[in-house]
Amino acid sequence: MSPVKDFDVAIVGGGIAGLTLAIALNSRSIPVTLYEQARSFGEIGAGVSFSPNAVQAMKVCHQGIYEAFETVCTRNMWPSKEKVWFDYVDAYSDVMSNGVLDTAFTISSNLGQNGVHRAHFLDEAVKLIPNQLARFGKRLQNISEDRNGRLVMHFDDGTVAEADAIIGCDGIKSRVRQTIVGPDHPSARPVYTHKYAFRGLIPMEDACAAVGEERAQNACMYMGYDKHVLTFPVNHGKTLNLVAFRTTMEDWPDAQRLTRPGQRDELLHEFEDYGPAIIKLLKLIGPKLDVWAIFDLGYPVPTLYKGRICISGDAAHATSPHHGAGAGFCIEDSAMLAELLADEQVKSRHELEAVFATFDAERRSRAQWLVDSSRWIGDCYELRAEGIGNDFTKIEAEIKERNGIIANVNIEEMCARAKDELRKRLSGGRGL
Ligand SMILES: Cc1cc2nc3c(=O)[nH]c(=O)nc-3n(C[C@H](O)[C@H](O)[C@H](O)COP(=O)(O)OP(=O)(O)OC[C@H]3O[C@@H](n4cnc5c(N)ncnc54)[C@H](O)[C@@H]3O)c2cc1C
Repeated sequence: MSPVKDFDVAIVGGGIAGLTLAIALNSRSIPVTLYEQARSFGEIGAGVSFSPNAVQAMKVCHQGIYEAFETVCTRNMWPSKEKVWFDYVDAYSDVMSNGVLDTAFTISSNLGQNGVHRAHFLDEAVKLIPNQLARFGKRLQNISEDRNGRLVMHFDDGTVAEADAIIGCDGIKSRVRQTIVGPDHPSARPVYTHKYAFRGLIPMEDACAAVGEERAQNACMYMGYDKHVLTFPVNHGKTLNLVAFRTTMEDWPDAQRLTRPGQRDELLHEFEDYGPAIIKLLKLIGPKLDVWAIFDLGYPVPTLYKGRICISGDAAHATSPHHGAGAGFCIEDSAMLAELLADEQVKSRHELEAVFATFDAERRSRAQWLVDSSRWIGDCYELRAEGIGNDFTKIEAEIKERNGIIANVNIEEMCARAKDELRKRLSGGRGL
């Protein structure tokens, strides 16, 4: 355990990025307070899956996060599909074997598919930090610095709080990012990817009746022109998580609101050319649902920090969800920030800028690659990527190569390398 530090850290935002970072810092005896605008920690009732890099990062943050994940994690339900990430299916194919749509190709990973119900994962993770560490109902408006060099957070309830460092984990519309890059910089605002998604949870029994047990109980991606549907089991196999994506040329009506109310009939109309089994599945979603605009940080942030203010998670690199890796990268960020801040050479506020400069140097290009690659791979799933089209062999190759970049990493080594870089900076070998 590192000695108590002569500085304190404020985290703004209590989603996956903020919460995992708070747990990781607290467990390393780094004084930390988390400020969240909502009245409590909360996640939506949808699924999220984690790739092997994310699971490694959980362990670096805190073994308890990994255990929380294991407690709520649902894998493919068939032992023969243990290592399968997704079976990819041609949504228009009527080639069936034993009443199940044939697989076009399969993508595997050493951990297969790991789906968790977001709210359940969060409920488990929250148990790892003391209540008094979080302050709720605190919506950050802006940041100033007082005469003693303390950073002052101004919240919209009129209150203020101080810290030596502020880490913005405040999501895609991050206020902290705006503070760093300036409100008029193009990266201050997220960009519409011209895709939107319908999300639903379906009782597994009904899903099996629609598409058969093999498809419902194991992760599956149904590829179509300008659209795709993905499903994987969550809630220990009792529920099927479904996300149906659509590409559009139209703009999203209101960039302030990333969801709009939708109807199942709209979904059924947009996917009416899909095969009958998939249509049956879509009909199982409730009549009213939310439509999610897929925004990302398509205009890259030029830096992840300014002085002792830094951004992490979606605030730094919000991505479209097509690699299923955005949350995993949030946890990678938390692991690295925690390891850097815990370094024994980081003792006082004077070393904090070097920590954030190192984080920026080590994380920004990997994170930005994910944003770009996710857009590309989403188009591959929708048979519309340039030079790839509907050639399944090429699509498979693209997914394998890119998933490898995401998953075939050693997070402990990544953090160790970053610490070496930090020490070089601190010893004057690298400028800020
Ligand atoms: C449809 C979809 C599917 C996805 N599927 C996957 C997947 O399978 N696997 C995966 O790894 N990733 C997935 N992702 C990405 C993943 O959901 C995100 O990367 C991750 O949840 C971001 O976490 P975060 O903590 O950075 O941000 P958020 O979850 O957005 O949390 C930000 C927090 O900050 C708070 N906040 C915001 N502003 C302020 C303020 N001014 N003051 C105080 N608090 C504030 C918010 O209330 C919120 O609690 C998916 C995303 C989408 C849209």
